[in-house]
This record gives sequence, structure tokens and C-alpha cells, in this order.
Amino acid sequence: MSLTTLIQQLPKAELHLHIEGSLTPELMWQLASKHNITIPYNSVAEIQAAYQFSDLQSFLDIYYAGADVLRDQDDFYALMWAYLTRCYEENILHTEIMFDPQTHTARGISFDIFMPGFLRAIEEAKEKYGISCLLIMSFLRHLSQEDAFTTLREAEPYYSAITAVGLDSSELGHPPEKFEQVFEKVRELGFKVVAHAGEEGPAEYIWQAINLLHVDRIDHGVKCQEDESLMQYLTETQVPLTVCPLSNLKLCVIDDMQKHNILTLMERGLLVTVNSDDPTYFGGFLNANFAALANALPITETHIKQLAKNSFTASFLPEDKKQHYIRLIDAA
Ligand SMILES: Nc1ncnc2[nH]cnc12
Ligand SMILES: [Zn+2]
Repeated sequence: MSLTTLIQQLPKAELHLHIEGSLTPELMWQLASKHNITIPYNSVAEIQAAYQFSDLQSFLDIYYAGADVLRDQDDFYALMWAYLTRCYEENILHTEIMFDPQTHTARGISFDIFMPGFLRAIEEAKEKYGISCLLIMSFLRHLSQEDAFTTLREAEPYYSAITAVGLDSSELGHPPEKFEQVFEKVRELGFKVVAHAGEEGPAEYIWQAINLLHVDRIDHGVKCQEDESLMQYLTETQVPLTVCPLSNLKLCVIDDMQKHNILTLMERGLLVTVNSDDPTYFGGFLNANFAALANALPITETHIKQLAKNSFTASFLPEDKKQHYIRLIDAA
């Protein structure tokens, strides 16, 4: 069996996906037209062509502007439904999806608009596709801790639909320590915790996410190699890293996929997973991320199976469900 076929056929979980980063140029165009919104592009092809980034911030500027076409409940439903349909096509059986409430509430769009849209699509995907989904509410770290507290309060009617709380957006200059108190509250409320750390920022930010926010997972974390004691810690504790190869390439974290450190991290015994981050902005969904690694690195069938197993091990699924999926992969 070719690696491409194996990648397609294996059951997989995706643990690092921003729903706003799965907005296709086609849906952006359609929603701009539906709501009479002027966007700075003359065609779907022009939208696609604008996706050239030099770093994280150059991407975030375009990504937040793109999200402005999402206005009513049906738009959020359509966005979520399109992603979950793609999961079905790629044999992603479980997904833990991040959403950025502040990107919407800052525009006057409340939880009561986007959450029912998301939840309707998730319910339908469970029924029609048999996919299981968890939601991760992420705070924007370029905003204040006070703003994060407000968002946490606004989310209250939807707590039962949210499994984890995360931290994303501009990393440099916004270290995890800025959000220590709000994450203390998040943990008291019983949520799991994740945080982007060590994407562009230093290994020190990963330590802060671990020691101050008490994260259950690190999003990205590829800069952990800067600190040997951190590498040892991550190996011993098996705190997972949700790595996003095409994202790292598109945002110039690496200049060549052949230089990606995911295999090195795996071989050192870290619990790493493959994810797509913002697939429509970075040139590929989950299977394309696996394929990009397989094309650039000396990856074997054993590595691919290990990465698929890791995706379930690192998930927030109950232990029996994790084991069920891992057995399926072992049998494949
Ligand atoms: N790669 C990324 N890093 C930080 N924040 C993000 N929000 C969406 N994608 C992100
Ligand atoms: Zn991300």
C-alpha cells in the first residue's frame, strides 16, 4: 500500500484546527456577496493568491479580516459543516475544534449567534458521518486578560458544550504568564487547558504554559528543541505537542519542509501529532499535512501509524474510546 493510501485510510483525530481558519475562499466570496460586504478581492482566485505570509502576524491580519464575512447563525453552520464534511472525506473520526469568540464578539456577534450554528453542524455530523467533536474556546492573547475574563463569563450558557480552553493569536510579546489568573479560573471550572506556545516564541513560553497555565497539551511547541531540559520533561511527562507542518512552512517558522523537526521529536520519544491549523490559508487539510511530511522526510509506514495513534492518545476522549481507535490502527 502506498503511503498516500495509508494516510487516507487510517482512522485519525485532528486536535489543532481553528474553525475560522477552515473558511474556504469560495465560502468567503459567497458570504461577502450574501451580506453585501466589500472585500479587497475581485475573485475567488484573488483571495487564494493573497495567501502569502512572511510570519504569524502577516497571516493573522488576513485571517481576522476574512472572518468578517461570518455574520449570522447559518454562516457559522456552513463553516462548521464544510469542515466536518472534509473530515468525513479524510477519515478523521474525531476532531477537537478551536474557535475564537473574541473575533466575533468584538464585531457585535454574540455567542448566541455562532454557538447554535456550530452545534447544529456538529450534531448533524455525529448523526450523518459518525464523527465525534469537542470544542476548544480560545482566547486571543493580543487582547487583555480582562477581555479573556469577560469572554469566559459570556460563554457560561455554553459551558456544557465546551471541553477545553486555549490561547492563540500573536505569540511574541504575549507570553502565557499574561493569562495566569484567567486560566486558574478556567481550571477551577473544570475545563481542559491548551495553549499555543513555541510556534514563533521561545522555549521559555512553553515552560510558562506548563508551569503557570498547567496545560494538558501544547499547540505547536516546535521550538522545544532549543532547551534540552524541556525536551527531557516533554519526553517524561508525555505532554502532547499538536504540530502543524504546512502552517510552519507557510508562516516561515521553517524555510523547507525537509528541515521540519517532527521526526526528531518523535524519535526522542515526545508525543507529537500532525494537524492542519488553518487549512484553507496554509494550503492543505490534514491528509495534505501528512503527505507533505512523507514527501520531505524519511517517513515510513510505522511513523504514519504511530502519528495516527498519537492523535487519539493525545485527545480528550475517554480511555476506552482511545483504545478502540488505536486497535483499529494496529489492525490496519
Ligand atoms: N497558527 C496560529 N498561531 C496562533 N494563533 C492562531 N490563530 C489561528 N491560527 C493561529
Ligand atoms: Zn493554531
